[in-house]
Amino acid sequence: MADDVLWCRDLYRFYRSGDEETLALRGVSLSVARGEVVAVVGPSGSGKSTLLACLAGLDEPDGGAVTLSGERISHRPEAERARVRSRRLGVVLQSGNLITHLSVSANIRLVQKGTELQTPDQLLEQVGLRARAAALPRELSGGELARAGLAVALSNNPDVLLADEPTGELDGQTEQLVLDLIRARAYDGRGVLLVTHSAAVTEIADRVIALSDGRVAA
Ligand SMILES: Nc1ncnc2c1ncn2[C@@H]1O[C@H](COP(=O)(O)OP(=O)(O)OP(=O)(O)O)[C@@H](O)[C@H]1O
Repeated sequence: MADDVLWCRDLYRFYRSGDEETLALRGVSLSVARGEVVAVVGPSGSGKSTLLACLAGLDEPDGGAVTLSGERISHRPEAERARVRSRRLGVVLQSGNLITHLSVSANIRLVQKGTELQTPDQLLEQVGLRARAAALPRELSGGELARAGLAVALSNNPDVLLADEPTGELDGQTEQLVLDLIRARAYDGRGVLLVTHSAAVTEIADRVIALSDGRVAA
């Protein structure tokens, strides 16, 4: 559809270790429209992280296709995937998306690569972290780190925001703050896809997609 900023069709992903083969994705198709928040849920091992990595172009599906704002990201050389990512996509990973030896504002400048749309201070203001611009990631609390990760993911003004458990271990109040920020970014016209186990996260979603054993459950 014209308004879809994220689209995937028939995604397959196999993992082989020794004689063992795992079919982590078995024909997953989905789309996210501009302004929409979609939550992906499912039991441990159902394929959520694999799906997110394939959508982000961080992993290559064995079958199927992924497009971001109409631009294909799957089955292209890594340099081209990186170019599509840097223009179209913001990603918040559970492992953190900040470089540890750089300050929060230096992390933002690194993603922007000189094509600054908003200054680091403006971005940090929006997540309530302007006073912590010079801090290193290890000097931030869990809630501050989650907000800094979001500011970094948004610093290239992406069409699509992907996040793996964006509120991780946060307390209820901080979780709500981060979710309000994410919801507001969708109202700004982005498409958002969140992978989560949290009921609070699914509450802000327009649509919930359940994965089961590598498939979208009916
Ligand atoms: N690098 C890998 N090598 C082999 N198998 C893998 C690899 N990564 C994931 N798998 C397997 O693929 C399946 C899907 O894993 P995935 O991490 O995508 O699930 P998940 O839904 O994100 O789980 P969780 O909620 O526990 O994070 C699982 O059976 C997992 O063991």
